Amino acid sequence: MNAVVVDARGAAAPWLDEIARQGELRWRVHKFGGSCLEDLEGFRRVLDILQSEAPVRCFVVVSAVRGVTDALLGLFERARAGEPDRAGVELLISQHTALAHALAPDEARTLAAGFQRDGEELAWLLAQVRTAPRGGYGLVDRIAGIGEYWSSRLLVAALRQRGVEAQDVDARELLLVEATQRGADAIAWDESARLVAAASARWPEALIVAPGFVARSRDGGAATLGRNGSDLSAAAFARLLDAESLTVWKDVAGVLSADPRLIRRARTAPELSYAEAEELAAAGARVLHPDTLRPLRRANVPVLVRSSRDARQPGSRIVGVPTGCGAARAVTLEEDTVSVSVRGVAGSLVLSALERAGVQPRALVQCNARRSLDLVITAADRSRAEPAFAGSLGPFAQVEWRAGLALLRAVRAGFGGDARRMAALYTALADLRVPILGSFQDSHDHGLSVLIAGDHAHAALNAVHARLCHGTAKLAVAVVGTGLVGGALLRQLQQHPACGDDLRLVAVANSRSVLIDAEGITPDTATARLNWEGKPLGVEAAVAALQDSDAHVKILIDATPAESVARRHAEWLAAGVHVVSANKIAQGTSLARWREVRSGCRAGKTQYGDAATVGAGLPVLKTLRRLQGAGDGLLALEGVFSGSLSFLFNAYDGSRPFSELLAEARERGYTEPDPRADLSGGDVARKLLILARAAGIAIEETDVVVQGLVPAELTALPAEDFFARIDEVDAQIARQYAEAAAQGKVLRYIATLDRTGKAQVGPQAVRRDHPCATLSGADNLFVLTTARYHERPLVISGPGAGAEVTAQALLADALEIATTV
Ligand SMILES: NC(=O)C1=CN([C@@H]2O[C@H](COP(=O)(O)OP(=O)(O)OC[C@H]3O[C@@H](n4cnc5c(N)ncnc54)[C@H](OP(=O)(O)O)[C@@H]3O)[C@@H](O)[C@H]2O)C=CC1
Ligand SMILES: N[C@@H](CC=O)C(=O)O
Repeated sequence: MNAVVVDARGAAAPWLDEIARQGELRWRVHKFGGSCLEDLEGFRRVLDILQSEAPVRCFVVVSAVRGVTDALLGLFERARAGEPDRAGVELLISQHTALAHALAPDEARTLAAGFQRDGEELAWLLAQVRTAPRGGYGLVDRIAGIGEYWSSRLLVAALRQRGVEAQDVDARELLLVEATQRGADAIAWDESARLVAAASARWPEALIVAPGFVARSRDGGAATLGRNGSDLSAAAFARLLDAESLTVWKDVAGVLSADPRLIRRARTAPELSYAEAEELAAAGARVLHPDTLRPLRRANVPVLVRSSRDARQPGSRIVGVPTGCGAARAVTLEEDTVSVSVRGVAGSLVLSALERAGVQPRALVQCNARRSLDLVITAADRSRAEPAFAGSLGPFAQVEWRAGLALLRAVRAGFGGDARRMAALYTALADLRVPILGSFQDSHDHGLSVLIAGDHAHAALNAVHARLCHGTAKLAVAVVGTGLVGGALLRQLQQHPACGDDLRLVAVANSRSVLIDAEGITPDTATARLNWEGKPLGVEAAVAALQDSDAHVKILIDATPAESVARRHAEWLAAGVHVVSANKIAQGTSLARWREVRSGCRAGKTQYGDAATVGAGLPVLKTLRRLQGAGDGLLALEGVFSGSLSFLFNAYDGSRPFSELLAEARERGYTEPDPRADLSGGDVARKLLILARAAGIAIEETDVVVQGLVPAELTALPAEDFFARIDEVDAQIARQYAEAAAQGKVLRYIATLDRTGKAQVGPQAVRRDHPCATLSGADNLFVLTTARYHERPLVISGPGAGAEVTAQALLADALEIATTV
């Protein structure tokens, strides 16, 4: 056997220097399976994909049109049985000729003539089968590979028809195989490399198309690469060309997290390692064959598995070191298995008995000290294993069989060494009361298998998949509002370690559009994607995305100033969606609306996170609620509740116009989107109402006496007209400031509340040593006098506005809800 060159870049791989000399631009290899080329529409999708790749250097490997290889093998078998099927040959010719006319009318006649010629040769080969040596099997490779040649010629002609420069090459002149080997080991890497390097030096920087599956044996005869052979051809070319990537196009969206026939919500695993993909393939999942992955893993060529039916989806990426979410990449289930426990003999004896019987254990645990071996095999293999044991284990072996079992496997590197992930698996089964009859860690630690009773298998698979692959996002979040606060929140989400695994952003919305992605939106791409992909669906679509998610906790975060959004909070709460809000309208306007929020929480058993609505997240509401909960009562509340007004009055000394400071406050993100909400006192009044109601003082909006800073005639003006007359505000503030200064005082915007519900907000002239006068920046001050904090009040102070602090309050509320639900 020829040595396989392991190092893709080392001295052992000299052809790579040749490839490197051929230009900076590296090849991208694409493989299109028969399912992509099933009909005219399939070909057109493939053409669209390849056209979008130009001008990148593309090497394309194609399978035969769906069903054609099977049809050719069928013709071969019938020929062996002495039933030559000329009609079957004609059918294949006419199928391909029809495609040629539809895809490449300019070259259709030439193509059709070629198919006809090949058809004649095929008929001739079939006629030789019965009399040929080795029962005709010497001819099967020539017969079975015809379909790949035909589809590669069709594709090249169709590309040219669309004006894309393309050229077909004969894979039999490039890939050399050892007749004695199978799979990746069959490829004679060194010789093939030399052939590819020499040929590729002559290729134009365009699109090259090669038939998959076919190769040449050392004796010069036609060879094929076996089942999944086209995938292996593509992997070989990707490695030999030192490709930038290999994209394997299929009719599925990537590597799925479970068998979609069993798990409706199976999702595409975004990333996985070569080893994990091999593990999945070995467990019988419909991914790439391990033979395909091995050469790529050695050369570290990333593999993308994508669907030609939906080329917008990124599919799965198979790489050396993957990242990404989920406690497991995928969960597999092998049903109809039996366990066998062998005691009293060396494990090696048991394993060699199985090997002789041709039985491959699906999982095993060996304990040398106790001379015991527990293993799992398929029920079908038992009939071979039992006699093998009887004949070779000797009289002291105790063998116990248990039938009717299923092997459930969680695939992810390091799974068996990660207590948190294992606990999630065991808890999912414990919640279902499914006993674990055995657990097996694979020797390379790419996953963990548990043995369970067969009748629990499907329910267990569902529960484990939900917990490990999909539902690991304990928390699904929708962010509504991507402005100052929402934007900061998305940045903080991006940096949070829970994002991805435990927390999935499933929707983002602003006033114009909504972006939904059940697989999870990467927060730092959210606004860009919202702009490009968002649809004008309204906030309801974001709520629906949450409701569709199978996360345990679903939270809508409102980072808008919108009445229309706040109006729906109670309804969403009642429907089981937790709400976290920076928007003060739902709790800070009418008492009826505040009550609706409370009943929404009761009806939906949900929580309302409102820390951001007062003090931009300072622990005011929380403290008040704790005091109330412990039987303390609020007697009086006083302070500065507005960050922007605090900043304005802390900075104002008459040297700069008030409006100039207002512009700075806006710039710093302290004001409301319309700063009149601050200047009017309305924002402070809302905070006072929220606090009063949290303290059990049920007052109405109209109970708050509000003195604003905006002259009455400016309140209803459009924003630009208001700003055009901002000097009127300047004049009023200058006057009030001068009056206060004449008394040796300063102006501060102060809120007060007493236990009878007397509430007012407005500017006050206070002494310079008053606690409200000694604040700086955008600090807030909350002075709480309670039954127990009576002699000396409880004081909470700190930054009371700004995007970062507000966003952190939103995030902290969401995470707290997730941990307390
Ligand atoms: N700034 C601060 O320090 C604090 C702010 N808050 C509160 O945070 C909230 C957001 O403020 P801020 O980020 O400054 O505001 P911005 O104006 O910067 O952003 C508001 C966002 O809400 C979106 N929006 C507006 N109306 C709707 C709607 N009907 N449906 C969906 N989305 C909508 C806007 O969409 P579009 O992009 O399309 O315009 C925008 O993305 C406000 O309620 C504010 O009171 C609370 C505490 C502190
Ligand atoms: N505009 C508000 C921001 C926080 O709620 C303020 O100035 O306090």
